Amino acid sequence: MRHFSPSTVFARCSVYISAPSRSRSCRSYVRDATKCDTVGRVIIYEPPDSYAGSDGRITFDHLGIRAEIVKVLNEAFPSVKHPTTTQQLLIRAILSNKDVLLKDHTGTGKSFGILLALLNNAFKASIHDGGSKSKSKSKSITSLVIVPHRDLAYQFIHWVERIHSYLPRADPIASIVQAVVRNAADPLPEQILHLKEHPPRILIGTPPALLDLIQEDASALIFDKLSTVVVDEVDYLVESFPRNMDKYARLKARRQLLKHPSLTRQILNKIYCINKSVSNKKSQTDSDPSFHSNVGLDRPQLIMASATFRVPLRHFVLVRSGWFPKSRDNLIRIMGSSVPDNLVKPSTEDVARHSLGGSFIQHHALVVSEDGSIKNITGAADPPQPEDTMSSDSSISGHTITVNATALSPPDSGINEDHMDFESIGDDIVVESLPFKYNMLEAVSEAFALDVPRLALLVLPASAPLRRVVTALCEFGVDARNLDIFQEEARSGYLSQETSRPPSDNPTLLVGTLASIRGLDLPELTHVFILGLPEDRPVDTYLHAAGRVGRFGRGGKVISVLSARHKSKTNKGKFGWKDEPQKIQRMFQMMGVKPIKLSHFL
Ligand SMILES: Nc1ncnc2c1ncn2[C@@H]1O[C@H](COP(=O)(O)OP(=O)(O)OP(=O)(O)O)[C@@H](O)[C@H]1O
Repeated sequence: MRHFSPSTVFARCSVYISAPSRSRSCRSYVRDATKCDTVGRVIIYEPPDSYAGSDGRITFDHLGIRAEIVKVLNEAFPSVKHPTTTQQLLIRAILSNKDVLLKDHTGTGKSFGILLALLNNAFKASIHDGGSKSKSKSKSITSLVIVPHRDLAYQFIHWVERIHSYLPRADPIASIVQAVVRNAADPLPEQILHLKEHPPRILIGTPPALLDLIQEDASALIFDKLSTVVVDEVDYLVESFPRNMDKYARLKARRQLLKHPSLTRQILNKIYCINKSVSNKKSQTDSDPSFHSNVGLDRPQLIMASATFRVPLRHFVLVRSGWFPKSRDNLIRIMGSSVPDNLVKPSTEDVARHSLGGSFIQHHALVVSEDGSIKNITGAADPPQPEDTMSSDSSISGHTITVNATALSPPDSGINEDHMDFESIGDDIVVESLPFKYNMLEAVSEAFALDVPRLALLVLPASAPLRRVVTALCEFGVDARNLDIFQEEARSGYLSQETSRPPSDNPTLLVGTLASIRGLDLPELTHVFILGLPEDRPVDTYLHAAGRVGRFGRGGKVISVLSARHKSKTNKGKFGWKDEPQKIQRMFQMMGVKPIKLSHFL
């Protein structure tokens, strides 16, 4: 088997430091970078030789991670030997107390890198305290991590648990990290009491739970003691407007936001003392130098990360939110490039090769007709030969996607408008008004049975009735389960497996929604099924769903299951044609993705 090394896969990152930031502190941060552009932005980062280990590659301890953590890291995570490029930049930035805006592909180790840096700081703080036992009363929460859903919070906890279990002399885990999520079995007053009596160094929480906590008892999370705030999956947690919105719509949306800011915005506004009426007046924020004065020097550093951290949101958080000091001296922007820097004019093939897991992921799209027949999308390329599958270019090179003319042409015949919104399954289960057709679930079951060796994930639209889908899939004989890492058993089962195990006689299909799969890392996962074309921000949503596989060279398949072109009711109550296959073709072209035939289907 070909040896895989993460640094060969991840494209180089660029660190952007805006012009005024060429201060002494930033120069020292980038002192080992070797190539800058004309305005002083570092475009190629090459650490000095002294940062390399005996094999000539950068090591975690040279980035500043404590020896005791580095020592056990590889035991806890056998595949983690060297930091990825993103982690090299990120960890050093966090340990140098910089603010960070980070955008890089899914599976480049962003969350893991953040966690390692926070863990490092937690250990440092614990040593400065003189040990947890003697001064437990003086301990406080110093790092706050805001994540979109509770499964991601538990994934962070799971990572710390694994590292902690190998540490010979460590404080109890609850004094290092805890999670707050809304949980009926653990009421808020009890969570608050526990946090106050045994505060962890790192608190990880979902926005609703954290806001409850802050509003219920401000002393449970003392902002003055915070040294780091992290917003993971920031584009999911902080809203922004598309650039092409017209002026009127933008004003309206802004007013709406003023009235109802997202929970994460409310939390950050509280931490960074932002006055609502001020922060939304652009003229004032831009012209009044005192505006940011409440963002003092000893404010907590702010780290924001996502694989899809688009320009409008970056603009909002930097220019309008008031969460960052106006002077950008302390800010590091890490933007993973989609192609290596040496490709001056990347071709579509180059982009495809270096994006979305590169050649490690195969993308498929199945089209399901009214009569239930399943076909590969028009223009899908033949699958690579088995001996080619591990070669770096095989799955994407040489194939060009062609949008089939018939898929684009107008309909020439009517279609039965009474399509199945009510379907009876077995004798007693009725799937009512699903946002997709019932035969699409049948197609998922079929492809799952034919292709999945052990573990797959089905991603549903955010509003889909999860339980009903799970029940329907079970009716087809699929071992379908609600994705719930919160359950202890699931945590150790799905999050832990690093080594490949033989195929199972009874593979499992985890079912989640677009809202609950963000950021999850399930090492055994080989297939992601996406039901329908995501309606809201389809490209970003596809990137996040697809990004659950192909992580760290593990490979994988992403299978979109779409209904064939059909008539459907529009928002205004009229009937129009819905053509998901055509839309996904366009989306694939935009992303430089080449769909490949799934062998079992025509
Ligand atoms: N340097 C490394 N080398 C090898 N594997 C790594 C490394 N860093 C992290 N991993 C593995 O990657 C997984 C975590 O990736 P992580 O979730 O941090 O990626 P991410 O960039 O945040 O992805 P996403 O954008 O989907 O949230 C962990 O399971 C860990 O084992």
